[in-house]
Amino acid sequence: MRADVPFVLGTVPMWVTMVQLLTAGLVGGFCLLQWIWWRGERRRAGAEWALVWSADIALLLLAGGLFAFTDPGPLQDALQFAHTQLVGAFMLLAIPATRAFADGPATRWWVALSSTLLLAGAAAWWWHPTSPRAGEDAVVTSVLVAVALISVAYVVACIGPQKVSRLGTLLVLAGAESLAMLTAGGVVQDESISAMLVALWSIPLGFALGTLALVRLRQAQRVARQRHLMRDATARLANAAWFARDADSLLHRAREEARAVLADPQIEGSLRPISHDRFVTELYSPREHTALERTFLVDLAQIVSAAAERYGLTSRLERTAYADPLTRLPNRRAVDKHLLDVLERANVERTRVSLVYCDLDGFKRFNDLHGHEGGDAVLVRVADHLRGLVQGDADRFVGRLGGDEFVVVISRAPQDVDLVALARSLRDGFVDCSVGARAARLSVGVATWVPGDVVDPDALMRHADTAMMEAKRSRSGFRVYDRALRRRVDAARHHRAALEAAVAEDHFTAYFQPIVDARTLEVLQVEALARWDDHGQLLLPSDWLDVAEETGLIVPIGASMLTQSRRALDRFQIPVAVNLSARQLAEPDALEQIEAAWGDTYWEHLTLEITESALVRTGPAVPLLSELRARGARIAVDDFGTGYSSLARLSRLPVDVLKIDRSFVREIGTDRGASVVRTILDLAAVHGLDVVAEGVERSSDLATLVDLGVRRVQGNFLGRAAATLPIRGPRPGTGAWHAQRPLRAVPTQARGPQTGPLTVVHHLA
Ligand SMILES: Nc1nc2c(ncn2[C@@H]2O[C@H](COP(=O)(O)OP(=O)(O)OP(=O)(O)O)[C@@H](O)[C@H]2O)c(=O)[nH]1
Repeated sequence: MRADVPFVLGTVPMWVTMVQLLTAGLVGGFCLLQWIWWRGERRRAGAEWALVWSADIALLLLAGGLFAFTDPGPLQDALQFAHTQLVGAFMLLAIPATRAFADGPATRWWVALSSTLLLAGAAAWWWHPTSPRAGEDAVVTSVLVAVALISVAYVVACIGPQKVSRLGTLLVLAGAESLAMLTAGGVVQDESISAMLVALWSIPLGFALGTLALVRLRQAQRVARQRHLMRDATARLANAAWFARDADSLLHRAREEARAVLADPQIEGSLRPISHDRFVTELYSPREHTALERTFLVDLAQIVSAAAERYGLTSRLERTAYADPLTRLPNRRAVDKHLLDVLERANVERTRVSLVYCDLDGFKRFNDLHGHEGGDAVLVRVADHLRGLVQGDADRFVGRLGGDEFVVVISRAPQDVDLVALARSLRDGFVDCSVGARAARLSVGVATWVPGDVVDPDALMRHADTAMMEAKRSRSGFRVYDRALRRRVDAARHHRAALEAAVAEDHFTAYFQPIVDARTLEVLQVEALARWDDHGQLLLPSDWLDVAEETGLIVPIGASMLTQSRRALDRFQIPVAVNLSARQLAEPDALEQIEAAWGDTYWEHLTLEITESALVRTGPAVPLLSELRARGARIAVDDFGTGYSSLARLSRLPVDVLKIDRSFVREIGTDRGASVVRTILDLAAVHGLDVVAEGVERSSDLATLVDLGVRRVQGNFLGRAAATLPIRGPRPGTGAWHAQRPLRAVPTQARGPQTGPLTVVHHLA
């Protein structure tokens, strides 16, 4: 009976059944774990077939174990049948599993043949349903043997020509052992031994497959850990790429990361430019690496290449952002940055830093004369000149601030005498006569930061600029910002602030100086003179006029004088003369401002005095003066004779009065002084202008002026400027005052040579 039915389950000791069930549980549980662990992921074919194979073994052992607990009958038959089929399936599965492990020949025909045989065996069992042991007959046995032979043949064909790994060897040996036990179970005559062998034959292969799965699990864990490390290293390098400044240091970092993660100290790296701003990076090692590791190295290399390209682009952008396109010198931003760096370093090293500020004189005019291109050419020559001066000296840095302004920053600056020599050589070294007749010159200012000063690049720049401005103003060509200049600048700043406050608080008062008839000494007119009431001290225009002109504060001061003069007209009932500055004339809405200050009536009692130099400078103001004149105001040329107005131009200017400057009146006793006054009188006669002599201080001067034919005079001898005037006539506010207005025009002979005394026709006179 045993010889006919070699693979049937038989009666075995309880411990064998326990071993069967325990192993079934172990292998089955392990399969379940693997399945749960893999869920949703694709695994290698070998691992998947190994799982199916293990599941088959677990079921096989389970069927065998349960068999021991059943009595003969349909259930036992079913278990027997299942066991037989699972044995068949085990044989069959050996074919695709071996192929998956060993990559052998195609399995299609092998599987078809084995499957057909197994189906035939199952059919044989089916056709003998009445016999409970029908499946155990020789047909089934033959089928199983045949399928086993086919599987063994495939395995031999598959792994025969190959070098088998240690795990593969373990599997082959375990498979051979299992097959040997199964074969022995069919051959051994002793029924109990045979049953034990049939019960336990699949255990060696089950354990081998379990070992294989465990090894795979460890491998997968190692790979997962390595992936994790690689991901971290890649992220670290990507972050570092944002902070690194150059590609070489980043490449070094990438190499260190790769060496640490792959535990390969032989890894090296290279970074090569392949075109403009394009790079290729390689990380390589003589050691063989897995595909995953190679991908990791490529990822690191790509980060380095991308960063190198970005650095190249950024540095190009920075070069553009920090360079002046015309002269290719560092621009203002670069100078600011450099100056701050240098000052901070000097603060630590306790060294001096000097800033040399250079500005072309009259460059605007140069541009106007020679065009922008001519101007550009000069700027480039200045840049070359300065560049030549600092070449090879690491402590000197030259830059262009903009327009015609250049600076040289000198770290570890020398002593003041050397700085003066440097400033002088900068000034004298650049005399550009290449375009036009007038040479372009540089004005140079030098300021120095010394240890202990506050680190303030703006202040240093301001001081150097101030020194340069002073050099320009004084026409000395160069100037060092020293204590004296600092004191002057501070004083000027305070003065300016006080002037601003005085204007805001309306501390300017009009004082009136009479202009009288030289013969009768009758007051014909008064001139409003501005006085600054500086906390009880009266300041004359000579104390503040320059600052007021420079700051533009002369505009509100002038407007205030007009307003006060208008009030004085009402109060004193006498024509007034008011000074008008060039700045006022240059205001875009000058006419509106004058109207707002004066009002729109009594223009005929207003004389506007403009200095000769202002008149020359403000040629475009001629239409404005004509407009004012059309309203009835008279225009007087103040300080006449001191400017350079061409006498021929006088006839074309809208002028009514010439005021002879006090310098000529002072010299009236001399032949030269008398002849100048005579010339002015002749000129005025030719052009039909009135004449007023200013600055009459002595009676002899008055007598001479009268002799020369001057009809109107003004000066301290004839009346000092005062806030009020002893004027004849009613006081404002009395009933008669309004009734008697307005004054009639003065003078009565507005044009033509002065043949008779000019008279003020005053209603009350
Ligand atoms: N050709 C040229 N001119 C420029 C450039 N940048 C600015 N400018 C002109 O340079 C002139 C600078 O004038 P300023 O320095 O203010 O005046 P300036 O005539 O030199 O007067 P001072 O400095 O008081 O002597 C302006 O007219 C600008 O229009 C440039 O790149 N090329």
